[in-house]
Amino acid sequence: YILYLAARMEESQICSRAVPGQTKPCRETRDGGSQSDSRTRGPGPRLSKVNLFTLLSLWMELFPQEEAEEDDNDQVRRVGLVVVQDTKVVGLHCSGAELHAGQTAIIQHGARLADCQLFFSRRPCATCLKMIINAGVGRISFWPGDPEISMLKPASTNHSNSSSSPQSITEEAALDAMATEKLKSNSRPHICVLLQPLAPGLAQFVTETSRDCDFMQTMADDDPTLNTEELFNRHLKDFSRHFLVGSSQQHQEILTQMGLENFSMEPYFSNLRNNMRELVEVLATVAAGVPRQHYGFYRLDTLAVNYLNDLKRASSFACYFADEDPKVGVGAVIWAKGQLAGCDGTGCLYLVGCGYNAYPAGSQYAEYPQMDNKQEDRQRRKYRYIIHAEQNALTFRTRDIKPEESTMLFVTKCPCDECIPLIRGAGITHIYTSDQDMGKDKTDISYLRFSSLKNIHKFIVSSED
Ligand SMILES: O=c1ccn([C@H]2C[C@H](O)[C@@H](COP(=O)(O)OP(=O)(O)OP(=O)(O)O)O2)c(=O)[nH]1
Repeated sequence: YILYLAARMEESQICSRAVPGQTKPCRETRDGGSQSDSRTRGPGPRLSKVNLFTLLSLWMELFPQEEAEEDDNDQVRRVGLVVVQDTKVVGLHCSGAELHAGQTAIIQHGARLADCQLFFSRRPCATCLKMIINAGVGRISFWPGDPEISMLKPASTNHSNSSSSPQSITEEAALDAMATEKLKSNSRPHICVLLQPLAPGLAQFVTETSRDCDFMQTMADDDPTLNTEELFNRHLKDFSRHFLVGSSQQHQEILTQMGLENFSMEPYFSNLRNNMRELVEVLATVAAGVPRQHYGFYRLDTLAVNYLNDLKRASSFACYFADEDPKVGVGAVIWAKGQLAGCDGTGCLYLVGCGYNAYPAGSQYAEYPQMDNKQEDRQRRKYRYIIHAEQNALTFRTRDIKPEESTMLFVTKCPCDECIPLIRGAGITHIYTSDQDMGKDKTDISYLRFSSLKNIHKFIVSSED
């Protein structure tokens, strides 16, 4: 899912804050992104990085757990967290059995967090926030729904009860809200809500290129009994229940309790709810693309089998979401299986890096050739300039690849001959990919070496069927 979304970013306003009272977000920092330079514009509307990281945090909240699923009566809600450094994702975390996502980030990144921005799927609790502030994190953003210490309990056990009153906020939640506010007002880092309206046309674009289009058609071909519209609606309902506060009144009360009174007033409240609803719709659209349980995440024992089935769809979606390469979007994610399980909600799996194909960091739009191999003048072809998805994932990885651990590369297109030695040299042990272009030689880019690659486990999904 990182791939689906990451390959499509708009001119980014990473530090734009959705501040009530300002019609336009204030731009504070120039986006120095390498993989999607802010000056790069491909065709069509794109997802902003702020929204991308927000969506990824929501997605991480859904990471399947080894233990029993979340207990609705537990007041501490599971949280997803995306750690971003210089506009690159350096950590994907979620709450586990013992540790909250924020605590996991502290354990895994330590003082390196000082250079990072954190995107939470809920406002983190005071226990996490104090450590994060202490680590010197520069900016903390959270999804403005129900916080980590739920304010909807115990009244929300009945989800249809839309008129839950504020007295449903427990003492625990009220104390946490007060402590969080105090930490927020005394702290140096910005703690804020970063949401941006979808770029004009993006919602329609997502609908047209996925729900209503050949992407969903592919799924329907695979399983003629599948009702894709029904599937989307089911996801939308699940996600709305999970990420949106049922009634406006309840939502306004929660915002007020969280010290976000401004957001609870009109017209800001309606705008906020609308932005949240739109993003949840995008999420549901992507989720509907993988109609399996666990929203595309798999536990290690079933990882290989299930991921293979979904890679085909991943690659077709990546194409729709092509960004810098005018023709094809490729995404790569590297996960490793660590020795120790249990710290993170992701179990023993941890993110090593992710990336997609793009022109070199900091380049201007159209600075480099964009033509493909149909262009007779080889000087005008793109291949000598584009950094491949695997190359970006390896270059901007956040951890070392350890020989004693299994390290899995997921890439939506067969790795080319330029990438194979890099993948082998880096110590990747498993490759999950598609057979797209496998065995082809296109002069400036070829895919011959993958087939004879030895000592790496290969899992290949056919792009044909
Ligand atoms: O291992 C790889 C191989 C390629 N790419 C990217 C680089 C480039 O942006 C694009 C090249 O795709 P392709 O080989 O399909 O060439 P094309 O010219 O875009 O399309 P085609 O020749 O299939 O019409 O894919 C990767 O990210 N990783």
